[in-house]
Amino acid sequence: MFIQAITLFPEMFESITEYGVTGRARKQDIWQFAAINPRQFADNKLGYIDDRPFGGGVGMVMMAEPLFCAIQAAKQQFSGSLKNSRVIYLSPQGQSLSHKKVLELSQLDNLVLLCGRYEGVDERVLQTAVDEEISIGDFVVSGGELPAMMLMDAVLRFVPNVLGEIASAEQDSFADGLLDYPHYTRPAEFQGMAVPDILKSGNHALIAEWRLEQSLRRTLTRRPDLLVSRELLPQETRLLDKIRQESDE
Ligand SMILES: Nc1nonc1C(=O)NCc1ccc(Cl)cc1
Repeated sequence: MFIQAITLFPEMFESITEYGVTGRARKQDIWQFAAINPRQFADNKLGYIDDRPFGGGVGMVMMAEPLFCAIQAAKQQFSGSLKNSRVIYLSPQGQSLSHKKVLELSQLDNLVLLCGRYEGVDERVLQTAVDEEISIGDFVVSGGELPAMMLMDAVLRFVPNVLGEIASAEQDSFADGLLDYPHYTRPAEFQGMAVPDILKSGNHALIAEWRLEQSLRRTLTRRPDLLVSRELLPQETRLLDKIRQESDE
């Protein structure tokens, strides 16, 4: 997968291209990255890429031309099939990012992420050169770069070989629509708190059931909304009934 970010702060992306599993996978050429700075497409000597908003108001708006040219430049770099590509703008006005959308994006050959700054970007760029707008949550941060990196990280976990065979994104909590179970490691006792005995039993079937029960228990108490639209397996229904009976007692 080839990911390009259109951004005024290319160096910010080093946190995902140089570190962790995503950094290692990029260095192994499992995925590729390029940053494009719209400032290089400013047609004035001073490199202006923002201007005052029509209609007045506080702050500045990113101008259409430099962004449009940057997106065109990104498209010229596409590898693989041009059809299998998407230009995404990160903003609170976008469709909320979901596990389903992450999976869909992980199938693409090319991804262009437009990262805004200031008060916004000229609407005509969004209308002509952006395929979809995505939000990572109902809050506002200072620019699109951190949201872009969060989207990249979530998507890259589903690109084959990024995680290697040990871990797998399919086992992530949201992969099966439930919250994660609690994790423990040595020492067996910490500040007087022991590790649940079942986890030291070596009985993998019982451990798997305990973990599923913990995931269901957490999901029921912290995010019951996730259970509304989720199809339950017979074992899950049985465990949920057991959990609900306990809380009724
Ligand atoms: N929430 C979010 N989900 O995706 N992006 C966000 C977000 O807050 N972006 C900040 C932002 C976006 C565009 C511009 Cl021009 C300026 C600042």
